[in-house]
Amino acid sequence: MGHLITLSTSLNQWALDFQGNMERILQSIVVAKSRGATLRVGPELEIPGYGCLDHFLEGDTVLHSWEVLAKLLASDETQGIVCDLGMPVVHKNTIYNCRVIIYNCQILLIRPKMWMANDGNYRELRYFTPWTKHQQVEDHFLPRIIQVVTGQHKVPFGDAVVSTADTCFGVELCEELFTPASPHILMGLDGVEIFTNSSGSHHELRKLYTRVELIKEATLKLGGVYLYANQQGCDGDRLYYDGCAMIAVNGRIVAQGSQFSLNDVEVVTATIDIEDVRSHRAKSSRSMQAAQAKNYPRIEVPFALSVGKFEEVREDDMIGFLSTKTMEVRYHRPEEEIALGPACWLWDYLRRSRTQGYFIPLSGGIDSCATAVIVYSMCRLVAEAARKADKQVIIDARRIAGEPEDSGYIPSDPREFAGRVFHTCYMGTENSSAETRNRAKALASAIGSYHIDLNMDSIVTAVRSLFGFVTGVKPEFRAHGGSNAENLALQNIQARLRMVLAYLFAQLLPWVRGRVGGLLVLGSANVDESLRGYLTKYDCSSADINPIGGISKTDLKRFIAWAEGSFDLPVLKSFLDATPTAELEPITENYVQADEADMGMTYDELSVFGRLRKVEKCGPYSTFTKLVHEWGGFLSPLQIAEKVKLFFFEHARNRHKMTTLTPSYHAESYSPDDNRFDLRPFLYPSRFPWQFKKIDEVAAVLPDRTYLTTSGAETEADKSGLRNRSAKATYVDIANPAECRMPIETI
Ligand SMILES: Nc1ncnc2c1ncn2[C@@H]1O[C@H](COP(=O)(O)OP(=O)(O)OC[C@H]2O[C@@H]([n+]3cccc(C(=O)O)c3)[C@H](O)[C@@H]2O)[C@@H](O)[C@H]1O
Ligand SMILES: Nc1ncnc2c1ncn2[C@@H]1O[C@H](COP(=O)(O)OP(=O)(O)OP(=O)(O)O)[C@@H](O)[C@H]1O
Ligand SMILES: NC(=O)CC[C@H](N)C(=O)O
Repeated sequence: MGHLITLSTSLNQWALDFQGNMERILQSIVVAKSRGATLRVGPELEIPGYGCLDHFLEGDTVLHSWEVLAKLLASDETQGIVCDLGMPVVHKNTIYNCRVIIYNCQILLIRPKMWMANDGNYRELRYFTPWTKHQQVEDHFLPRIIQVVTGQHKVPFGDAVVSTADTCFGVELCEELFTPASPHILMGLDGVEIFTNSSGSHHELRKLYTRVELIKEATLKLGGVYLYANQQGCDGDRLYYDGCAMIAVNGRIVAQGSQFSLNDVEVVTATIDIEDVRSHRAKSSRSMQAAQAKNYPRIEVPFALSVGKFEEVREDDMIGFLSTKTMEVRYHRPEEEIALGPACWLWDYLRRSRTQGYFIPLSGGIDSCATAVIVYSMCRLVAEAARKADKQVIIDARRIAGEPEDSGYIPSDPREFAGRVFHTCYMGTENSSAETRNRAKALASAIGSYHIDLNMDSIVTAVRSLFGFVTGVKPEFRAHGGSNAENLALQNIQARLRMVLAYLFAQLLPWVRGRVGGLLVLGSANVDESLRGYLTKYDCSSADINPIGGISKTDLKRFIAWAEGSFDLPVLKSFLDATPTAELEPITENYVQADEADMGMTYDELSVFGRLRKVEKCGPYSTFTKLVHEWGGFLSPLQIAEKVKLFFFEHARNRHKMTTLTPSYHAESYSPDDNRFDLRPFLYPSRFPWQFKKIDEVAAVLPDRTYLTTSGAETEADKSGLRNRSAKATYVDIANPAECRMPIETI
């Protein structure tokens, strides 16, 4: 036998919160020891927090990290257990993203990251240099604050592995797992049996599958134990790190932590038999490759991680000798991911910003409804944690709810807690309908929010009159004979005034309720609307934070349908059945404003454009050619060309709005956010004459492959449901101004 208890952690670290981060690290080590673990692995850069971003370039961040490490080395808690810790280290004037392996007040090895995460939200190359001297080590001369604690003057720094009396372990750092030539392959062939992976990996809908597959695959062919640790929570910006610490053995997951939780510290443990790795590796073909493997520098240490084969075993130790069984990996449905990820993020944001709650303008439409249900989901998580007597959650909840620390208040009822921290407001005008007003009210009542229902016509009229008084002309709605420009301006006044009111109420509602502090204003523009620019700049789309800004309308609708049953909120059905409308124009006998008709495309189509634009990095022409393949069964090349041109025109001319998008929870592999993610210009030649001409030329000669039948026979497109999906749109022919609500030629 060679059994050992291993342990991975999820820590809710916060960028630059050195004190809190250290306490959470220590707590995880205390738990690790109480479970008999001999090896503890923590998240990437756990000492300063992963999301310090440009602060990694400051000497202070490195200094304070060493200070924390000195305290950890000197602490009683870290004695008798190998701890794999993360921090930035400056080696020969160059900053590296490192793991520091410590044992009994000694640094065994500093292992710098070799392959950096540098796509999407990740910009590690901006702060760190990759270690390129593979399978080599150098001396690292320690700062004096460490020397006095460990008595060491220098320690090995580089790509080495640690050889204990019983096994050998090596480090793989987050992105290194995602690369085609991952270090675990060479380490495994060279006899490394345990791999640690410390990650700063963020949540995206449906991403866990990739991570789990990579972890399983890492040890399936190769054999080995994989210890995956990750940060969890909002550590200071748009990302939510989704924990899910895991332990895998020979391609099987044996332990998995939560993906979404309000826990500050979570550990997963597993009892492993190293002999299982050895027998898995006893294959001739693997041995042939292993025999040729290049030797890793080994840091030799005299202690063992496991209880040896020949050691005497006490009866009460026997439990540790039962290897942990394979488990079924738990995946959340995307709807649940929407309910839980942004809810945990909102909780961290609320407690860490030390504000008193949230405020949202509630329109009776899907988007603000989804945002409100996510806040309700946050209240449910708080209530669940409070019922389990989670001390930190109760302390935070009391402070946020304005209760004294020793009040005895337990937020165990989500609706009651929502009534204290969540504020909703319907802001009606003469264009609002009784349906939207009632829906907003019914939702507020179902989730328990503190709801206000107001009419704002007096201020809309005041602004309109002021304009008339100053200029001598009064703008009119199109329904009353006004031009497109007048019509738009009158809509935008209403929308923008709502934003002004939102901030007023958010600032003063706690005061009205006899409390101190202010509320955070939530925005609720979804990713599709932002991409298309279908929003008024600086209206309610401008807020403090937005939990749904990275989520598509299609996913939000699925989420609401799921929440109707799972959260027991029957009122949600009425939101699903309603046609999305802005209610900014007068309703007349033959005109009701409807978003999809207004935009000239469906939300489903917008999601496709979003994917092609961001994920597949397609310009207008390649979007067109891809869509001819995707949609060619039910739309002619000419129809597709018109849609592509309309999308790119609207996207380009509205891109300036994306420079002011409210910081949003990053939930997809693309985001229109100009400040962090989508680094593109915002002044475009939006009629794209060169690109559109090429699309027109190709569309004109491509055969029409639509199988539209007049006989009513079912076509391939019907069978796949694609035609229905597309047919929901009111297609706008941008070459035909009469059909277009905002013809390009006139803008
Ligand atoms: N290139 C450029 N760079 C920087 N800024 C630029 C700009 N071009 C215009 N601007 C500025 O932007 C302004 C125009 O933008 P903005 O004021 O937002 O107005 P605009 O985009 O013209 O109109 C708002 C649009 O959003 C729709 N909307 C509004 C509210 C709710 C809903 C809904 O149902 O969800 C839809 C509405 O139907 C309309 O299509 C200009 O007046 C100018 O100040
Ligand atoms: N009558 C209203 N009362 C309160 N807030 C409103 C009202 N109308 C709009 N808002 C706010 O402005 C945001 C944008 O309004 P818009 O009409 O564009 O709706 P939307 O983006 O389709 O969202 P929703 O689906 O929530 O209506 C809404 O999400 C909401 O926060
Ligand atoms: N911190 C990292 O190396 C992140 C790596 C990886 N792309 C992820 O999202 O998990």
